[in-house]
Amino acid sequence: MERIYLYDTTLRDGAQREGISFSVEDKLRVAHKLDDLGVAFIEGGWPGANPKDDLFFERLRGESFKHSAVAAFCSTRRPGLRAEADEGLKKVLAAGTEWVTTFGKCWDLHVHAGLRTSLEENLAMIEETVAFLRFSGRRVIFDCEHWFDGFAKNPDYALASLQAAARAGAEWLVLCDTNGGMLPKQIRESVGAVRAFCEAQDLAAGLGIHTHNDSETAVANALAAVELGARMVHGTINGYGERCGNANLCALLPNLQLKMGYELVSPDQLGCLTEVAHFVSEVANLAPNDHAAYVGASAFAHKGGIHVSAVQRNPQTYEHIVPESVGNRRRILVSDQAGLSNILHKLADLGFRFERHDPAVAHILQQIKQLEAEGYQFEAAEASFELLVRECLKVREPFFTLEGLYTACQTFPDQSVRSEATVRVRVGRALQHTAADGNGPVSALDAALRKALVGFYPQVASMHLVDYKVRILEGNLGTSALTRVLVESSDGTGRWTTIGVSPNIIEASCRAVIEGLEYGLSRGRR
Ligand SMILES: CC(=O)SCCNC(=O)CCNC(=O)[C@H](O)C(C)(C)COP(=O)(O)OP(=O)(O)OC[C@H]1O[C@@H](n2cnc3c(N)ncnc32)[C@H](O)[C@@H]1OP(=O)(O)O
Ligand SMILES: CC(=O)C(=O)O
Repeated sequence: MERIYLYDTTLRDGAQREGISFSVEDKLRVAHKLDDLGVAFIEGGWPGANPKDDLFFERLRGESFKHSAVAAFCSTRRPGLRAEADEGLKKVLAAGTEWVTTFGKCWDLHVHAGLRTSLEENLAMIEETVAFLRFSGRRVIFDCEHWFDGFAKNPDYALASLQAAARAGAEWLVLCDTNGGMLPKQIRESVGAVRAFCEAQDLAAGLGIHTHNDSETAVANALAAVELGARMVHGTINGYGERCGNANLCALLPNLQLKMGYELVSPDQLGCLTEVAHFVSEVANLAPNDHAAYVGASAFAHKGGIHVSAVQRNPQTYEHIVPESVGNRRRILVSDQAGLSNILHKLADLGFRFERHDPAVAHILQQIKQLEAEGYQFEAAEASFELLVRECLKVREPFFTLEGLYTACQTFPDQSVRSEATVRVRVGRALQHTAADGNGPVSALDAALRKALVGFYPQVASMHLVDYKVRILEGNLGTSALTRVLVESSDGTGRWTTIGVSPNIIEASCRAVIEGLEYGLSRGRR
């Protein structure tokens, strides 16, 4: 089977996504991760466009890569200039990469409206830029910007621009759906026509595809192009990119490798894909998309009882691939959509072995369904689920009991607000009465509880709240609405989430905080 070259543009087109700003250090870390993943090309940035990209290419000189070539990106020369005199091209050469990707206009609309030059001059810009880069010892990838729109509106001109790049020595002609408006049928027709043209004209360059996701078809379009002969595929990790993003490499790669049979990276490298996706979202400071295909936390999460029952008998019933082949894992969720199979699975995870028809299992399931009807959501609060299981099985440890709680908020003349909480907590026979303040009633309550408990359980000192989420259920009821609070806690070695539900936000928070502490103590004991 012919080789497909994976071309990652996370560091260039991905950086054009609203909300992303990579530092030079970030770019280097991502580049090495992509190299480990085994992509053939990494588009590192546009030398001359900004100081960070200049520095990135400077720093690159001291770095070595095992699998990837790093390409510098640039436009064709400016109209009316010689390529040798173009400052942008000088900077690209100074970056010192073996490969340069240059983009040129293939849609006559852009030549008139964007560049404001003649059609002939644009063809000269393309040909002279590629020739200059080749003369300067670079290998050239030509991005045919707006290829598909251009080909639809003025096919002769689009083909002439592509031919100009090929004639001057571009090794790859990458057809770009720059506006992301195409559907797979249009991609197929256009790529088929280009391929026939290249064969008829004896153009040696390989064909590539670069798609944007404005119609949610970027991945499908890239795959359609591969079916028709594209051998270089552009994309970004997590689909980051200008506007709605680029083709998502985290879907493209496994689709090409596991479904279409191309070997782009080794099975071990493919097994790192989920880690790479999370690493890049962490570096980009964006929350990972839990529902992303292949690499999302929910990609192999089974919630419906029917699904769980079948997956346990044969995973193929509800999984299109083996999750571990992309470094992901199966998860079983517990909710009011669960059946006995979900509960049995979770019980086994917690170390409890039960027969399917044991009344204890049905009792836990019935409790879950009842509490979810009252506003609880256990799939998001696995620690509270575990405490509920222990309660139902009568093995929940009574670390402490809250016998009283008082909170107050006070506003000061300088508009600042302080809160105070007083708690009465029983540990065995001892009764602790403590108070603490905080910047809100929940932090004051949390501080007062810890203060009461730390003498009995020193490990409480290492526990802290890391996240606090509130959701109002049935908001149409106004102040009588139910409040659901999720609290994430940590002890420095792990994190867990607990839940509280009540019409009173303090009570809901209190339940979640108490369960957070209780779970932390039981975790420490185990
Ligand atoms: C489809 C894509 O994603 S292409 C990549 C887009 N990415 C970016 O634009 C990010 C980096 N860009 C930048 O830092 C800046 O835009 C720069 C440094 C490239 C240019 O900055 P400026 O010189 O200030 O120009 P500005 O951004 O206002 O306008 C773009 C210029 O590029 C020209 N241009 C656009 N495409 C091309 C091309 N293929 N070949 C030559 N020139 C081009 C435009 O005609 C315009 O020049 P003009 O104002 O002289 O007519
Ligand atoms: C080159 C490029 O990023 C595009 O045409 O979308």
